[in-house]
Amino acid sequence: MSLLDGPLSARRAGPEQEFGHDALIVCDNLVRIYQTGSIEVQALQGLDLLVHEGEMVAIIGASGSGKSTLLSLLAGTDAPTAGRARVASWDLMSMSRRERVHYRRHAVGLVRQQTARNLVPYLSAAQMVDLPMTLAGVPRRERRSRTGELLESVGVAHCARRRPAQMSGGEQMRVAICVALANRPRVLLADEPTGELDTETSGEVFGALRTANSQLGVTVVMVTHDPDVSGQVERTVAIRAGRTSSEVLRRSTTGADGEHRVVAEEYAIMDRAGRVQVPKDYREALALTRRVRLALETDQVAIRPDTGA
Ligand SMILES: Nc1ncnc2c1ncn2[C@@H]1O[C@H](COP(=O)(O)OP(=O)(O)OP(=O)(O)O)[C@@H](O)[C@H]1O
Repeated sequence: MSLLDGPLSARRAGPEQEFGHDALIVCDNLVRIYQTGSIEVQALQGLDLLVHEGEMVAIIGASGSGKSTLLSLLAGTDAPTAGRARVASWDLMSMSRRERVHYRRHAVGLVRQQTARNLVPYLSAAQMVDLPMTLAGVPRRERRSRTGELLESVGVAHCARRRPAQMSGGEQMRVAICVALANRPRVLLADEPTGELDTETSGEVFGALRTANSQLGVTVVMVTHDPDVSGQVERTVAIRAGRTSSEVLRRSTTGADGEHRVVAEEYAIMDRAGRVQVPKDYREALALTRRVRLALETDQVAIRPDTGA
């Protein structure tokens, strides 16, 4: 009898579909190697990630784990060394220079950590939001109404005529979000958007990202070190050494007492070759070392220590 005979046979997958065929963002075995002289740094080492349309995802990970590299690849400001990366119908591996310009102008919006890099010091907020639309050839009347709507939607309409030096850090970041959203991208990428801000201001910026996601329907992927921020999104993906290592999914439930609660569940990530990283504390608790026993049970796969028996 095969291992999959009996009740499990009904769960066999149907015809194989392309990995992430229904996702908006697909990173499949993504590799990015930086070469500086004779030194090679593998910033991404076969990273898999799927993000579906409408999601808001936080990417977390230690310094140097590859978070910014991933965001630059998705933003089209850098190209992968190997693997597959797709955003909507854009194949990030094979885009021509011209397609890349179009992709960066229309398909994705990018907000960088250093607020100053997002803004032009001598332009007002309204002029900055207008600029990407002017470059894209949007008619003047439409530009004006879109600019007003965007600034209003994230609570910075009062900054329309102010230049960056006349705005607070949180206002500058919210204007930067409007600039990134001007050409109606399907994806908004934000690298440490609250990194330089205090808790209250960071809440306002996070609120602006939420608005983009829930009211404008933009899929948001943000890198953050801020546990207050990552703790509020429905999905947090952890990257370790250039690979996705675990995910936390949060959902709201209503208890028997009628109270709303957020339930957070942590998942390990299995890559396409079937590799799963067993957390260190689990390995230590059962003295799991190099060789372990795997057992397929009706509804789970068990990993047991090698007792030598
Ligand atoms: N342009 C580059 N040239 C060479 N090495 C680079 C370059 N950019 C990043 N790296 C290296 O790639 C690895 C991943 O860097 P990355 O900036 O993506 O990490 P990160 O997780 O965003 O870190 P941090 O949280 O500190 O911003 C690091 O070892 C880094 O030193």
